[in-house]
Amino acid sequence: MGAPVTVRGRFISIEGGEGVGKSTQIAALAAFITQKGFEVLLTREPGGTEGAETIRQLVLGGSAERWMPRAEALLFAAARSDHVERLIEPALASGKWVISDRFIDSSRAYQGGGSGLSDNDIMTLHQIGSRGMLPDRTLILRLDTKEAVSRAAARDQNQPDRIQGRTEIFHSDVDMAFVSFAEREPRVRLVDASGTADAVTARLLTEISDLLEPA
Ligand SMILES: Nc1ncnc2c1ncn2[C@@H]1O[C@H](COP(=O)(O)OP(=O)(O)OP(=O)(O)O)[C@@H](O)[C@H]1O
Ligand SMILES: Cc1cn([C@H]2C[C@H](O)[C@@H](COP(=O)(O)O)O2)c(=O)[nH]c1=O
Repeated sequence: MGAPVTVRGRFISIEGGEGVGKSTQIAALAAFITQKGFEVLLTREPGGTEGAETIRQLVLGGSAERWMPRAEALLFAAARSDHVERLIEPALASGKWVISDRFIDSSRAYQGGGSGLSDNDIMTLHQIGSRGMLPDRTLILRLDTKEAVSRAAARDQNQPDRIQGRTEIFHSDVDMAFVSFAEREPRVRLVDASGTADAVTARLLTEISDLLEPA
């Protein structure tokens, strides 16, 4: 009799602009997947490991001018490298599902679409840092900007971090970049984030139903 086979877990990233409801929905998705009998690891970017959480403070704190776009992209890629190698890969290898609040598509949308770096440069950094690892499914929550800003402002009492506080044009470019990924890449799905939290969860579950089926 051979050794027991551990089936690799699934990797889902949740993306979108500020305040669209990612954290709220991740908790609901995790509860559903756990109920289906899978072990789920919840994590976030930038962050998830001690080193990456330290980079999070560096890159999201301080003045708006603290980092130029290329340095910012390198910091996100370094945080992601540690996150993938120390947390995400081992969890998937042990059969856990991993749900990450943001992943590589945030770098492509914010440092690419928003700050003007090329997708090629960002993916090159990702190849070096994380061997180009991509999620099995990426769910992008989309919400009218005014509603998202008002949700985030109510939650943060108008204390945005150095990226959240950027111009409306920046955030609109980020949103357009997210949409363009979904148009080109089947793993990426756009999900309407308006309405009640339960209604949004139902839409998200539709987009991962194939992953929950037995192989
Ligand atoms: N469907 C919803 N309807 C109304 N309010 C919501 C809904 N979903 C989340 N919220 C509220 O909106 C705020 C932002 O939600 P949440 O923190 O989940 O968003 P987020 O995308 O993780 O934000 P950020 O990117 O800034 O971390 C929270 O106060 C949350 O309770
Ligand atoms: C991973 C990643 C994140 N960002 C930005 C997006 C947000 O403004 C913050 C993270 O804050 P949140 O409240 O945890 O959503 O960081 C980015 O610009 N590039 C990235 O790769």
